[in-house]
Amino acid sequence: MSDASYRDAIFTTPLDRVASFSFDEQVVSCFPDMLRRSVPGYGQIIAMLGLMARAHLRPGARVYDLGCSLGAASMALAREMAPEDIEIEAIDLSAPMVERASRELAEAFPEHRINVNQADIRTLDYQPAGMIVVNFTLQFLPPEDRDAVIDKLYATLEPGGMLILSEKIISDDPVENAWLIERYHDFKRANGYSDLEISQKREALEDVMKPDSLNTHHARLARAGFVRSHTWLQYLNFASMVAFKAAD
Ligand SMILES: Nc1ncnc2c1ncn2[C@@H]1O[C@H](C[S@+](CC[C@H]([NH3+])C(=O)[O-])CC(=O)[O-])[C@@H](O)[C@H]1O
Ligand SMILES: O=C(O)C(=O)Cc1ccccc1
Repeated sequence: MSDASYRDAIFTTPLDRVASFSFDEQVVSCFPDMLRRSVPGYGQIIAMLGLMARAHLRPGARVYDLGCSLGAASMALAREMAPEDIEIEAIDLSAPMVERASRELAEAFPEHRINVNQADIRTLDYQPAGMIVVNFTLQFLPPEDRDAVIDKLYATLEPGGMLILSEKIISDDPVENAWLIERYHDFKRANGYSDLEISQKREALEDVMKPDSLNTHHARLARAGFVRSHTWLQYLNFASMVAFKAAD
């Protein structure tokens, strides 16, 4: 597959039947543009990851990038950390994502220890890590699988370890929720998506992405054992949280 990157035009024409969204070749070919135009705060979140690693990571520690897609989070981490100070394990379930991420990461950071593997984050055999990044991935798991994954991530982190969890969110308050979604659609329109694209994408995501509220996320993190968690960024109905394991 080529490394060319295209404008996201997946839902521009009317479809008789909108298929469930999936991370296939067509999505891979326009993915950076799709994220830039449809995830408020995406660039800001990616830009902070390296700084968070610098602030909290023990030199040489392992970092997981779970649901790495094209490796944007791993790139940001490698950019800020010397090769001897970090070992990155980037994981994704989608074969075309993994194929392209491993090629691009190896090309951009030949000195760094970065492994890209195709795996399911629900069944992965995790090795101890100092930091775990789950950037807009937990939202694609069936809700009933999410507690067990967060429990596994907690067990994987070393004492003092840090989890960064970014997600599309809903609000428990229906009026706030409706307002956030309306302004999110304005955000997409301002970024060049038509009403048809917005509604067909919404339909395609309905069965495969069921966002939780921030309250649900923080309760899940506390239940798993994280000693503290907070929301460090929210932009409309997208948010990023950080959670810490006690230092012992
Ligand atoms: N069970 C699973 N196991 C592994 N990967 C999975 C699973 N389910 C879905 N994925 C993968 O999770 C990724 C979600 S995108 C992450 C963006 C990236 N983090 C970024 O910072 O650029 C977010 C979005 O598209 O909104 C896709 O690549 C899926 O293949
Ligand atoms: O576009 C949307 O409606 C989103 O919620 C963001 C998104 C971005 C990339 C893949 C799936 C969802």
